[in-house]
Amino acid sequence: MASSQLFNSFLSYSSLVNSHSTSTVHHYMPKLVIKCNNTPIAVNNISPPPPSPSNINFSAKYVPFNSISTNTSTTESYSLDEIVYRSQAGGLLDIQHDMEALKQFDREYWKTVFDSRTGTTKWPYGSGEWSKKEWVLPEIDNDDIVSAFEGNSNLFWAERFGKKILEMNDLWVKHCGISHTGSFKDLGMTVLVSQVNRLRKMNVPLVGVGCASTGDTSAALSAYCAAADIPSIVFLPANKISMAQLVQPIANGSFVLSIDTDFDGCMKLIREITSELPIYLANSLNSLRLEGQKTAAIEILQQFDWEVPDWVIVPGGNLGNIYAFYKGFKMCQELGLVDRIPRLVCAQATNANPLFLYYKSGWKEFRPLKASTTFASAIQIGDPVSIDRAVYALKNSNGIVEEATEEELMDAMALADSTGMFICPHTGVALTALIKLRNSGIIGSTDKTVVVSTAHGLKFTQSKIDYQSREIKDMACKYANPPVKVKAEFGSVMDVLKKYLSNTRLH
Ligand SMILES: Cc1ncc(COP(=O)(O)O)c(C=O)c1O
Ligand SMILES: N[C@@H](CCOP(=O)(O)O)C(=O)O
Repeated sequence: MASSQLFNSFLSYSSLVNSHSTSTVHHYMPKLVIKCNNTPIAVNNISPPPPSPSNINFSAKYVPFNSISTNTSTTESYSLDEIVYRSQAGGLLDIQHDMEALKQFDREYWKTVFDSRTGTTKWPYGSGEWSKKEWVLPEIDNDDIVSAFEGNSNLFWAERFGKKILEMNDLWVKHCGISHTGSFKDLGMTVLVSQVNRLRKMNVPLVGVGCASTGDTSAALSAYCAAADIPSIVFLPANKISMAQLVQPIANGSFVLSIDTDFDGCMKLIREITSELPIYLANSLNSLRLEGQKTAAIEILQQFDWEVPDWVIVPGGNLGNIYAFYKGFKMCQELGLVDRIPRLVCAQATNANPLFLYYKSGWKEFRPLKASTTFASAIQIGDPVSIDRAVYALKNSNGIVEEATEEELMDAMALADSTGMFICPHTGVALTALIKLRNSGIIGSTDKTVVVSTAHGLKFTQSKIDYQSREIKDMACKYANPPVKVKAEFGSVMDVLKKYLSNTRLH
């Protein structure tokens, strides 16, 4: 029986005036106190943070992204309680925090606050993301937050992959796919849906929330909306997302439209629809999403005890996430928690590489393209909405853009899996970028390097099955490990085992 058969048998509107709620830092670190000569001594490693001055209110607002990227002052700004996705000139928006208020507290204060909340169950700070609430959405009431305690994702040492494949001893994987719905999108969606929850409580006439998706944004949107009993509507390109991704919004009760176009077509439609109907736009064009996603960068620094990695490699599609990482790192630098930021690498599939081509042209001319089918299906995007944000992030981090062919990304995924990971094809794209930059000597053997794994491998099992079955046309699938069919009798099992063991190293 062909190995593929074996596998088959395993399968079968309106603007509102902001009613600013005040938000100050609270301390929830449970303090263990012992008494020595009747003098209380706090025995936690971390001393309790100083009380926050009651007159400091943290706040954030929308401003034109252009004013950030060109460092120009502007009077144009919007409350986060307004429904606005674009600047007056039609450009992107960004969220600007009151940095002066945040700076009233020194770096040790913030480190202590973040550390004290990590791993607790105290609402909402048990979420890795909301543990940094003052830096994310400072004015929201805790009762309005919709959270599945996302964040706090693994940052693990990829020792064997690093040493065996790349002669690297400081390679790490930030596994953002170990999350509520299996991708980093949860980080952005908890913020966006929380804000919608707040708006609905303020009687803003929003009937629901909508997105276009390659599968992960829709999964996250539907789960968070379902948790808050908010209707969600998702536009999916027909036959272009994995089964595991498709079933998520269906199970969570979204209104699912399967549309005969690609992601870019769905994105165009949802933008038009959300400008006509009171449906809130949940794609990363909406800068609220990036406020959540930036916490993955802050978390990496926190997990390294505020030591800055040399490189962070992120797979890119609609290109919000690469900017979110930049923003998180930059905020830590501006608030003095670190003194530099890592160099960022954005990795694209060759079949969907508009940013790579733009980079290779020396940033001369950006040309949207029609993305071709790729195993990295969640980044099959030819006209990314956050192109300007991505360029800014890369230019300001001395960044690099790389690309991966289908064979390269699938081989990288299989190699990583063979060292004990179980990554998604998009992480295969990021690993390909790493392999290329390492082989060319740009990334050194001792460079502290983080590869961002953006989704769980279990969402993309079909691509792994195709590869492991050597079922992919024009692909050698050189790291495939298909199962062996054997008769149910002792002698046959012994024969195949002896053959296997004769090729296996003994330690
Ligand atoms: C698994 C996965 N990786 C990477 C990306 C790329 O992120 P971004 O669109 O923010 O560039 C996406 C979505 O686009 C995704 O779903
Ligand atoms: N990969 C994304 C594509 C849409 O990106 P977004 O960040 O703008 O929502 C998805 O999973 O849909």
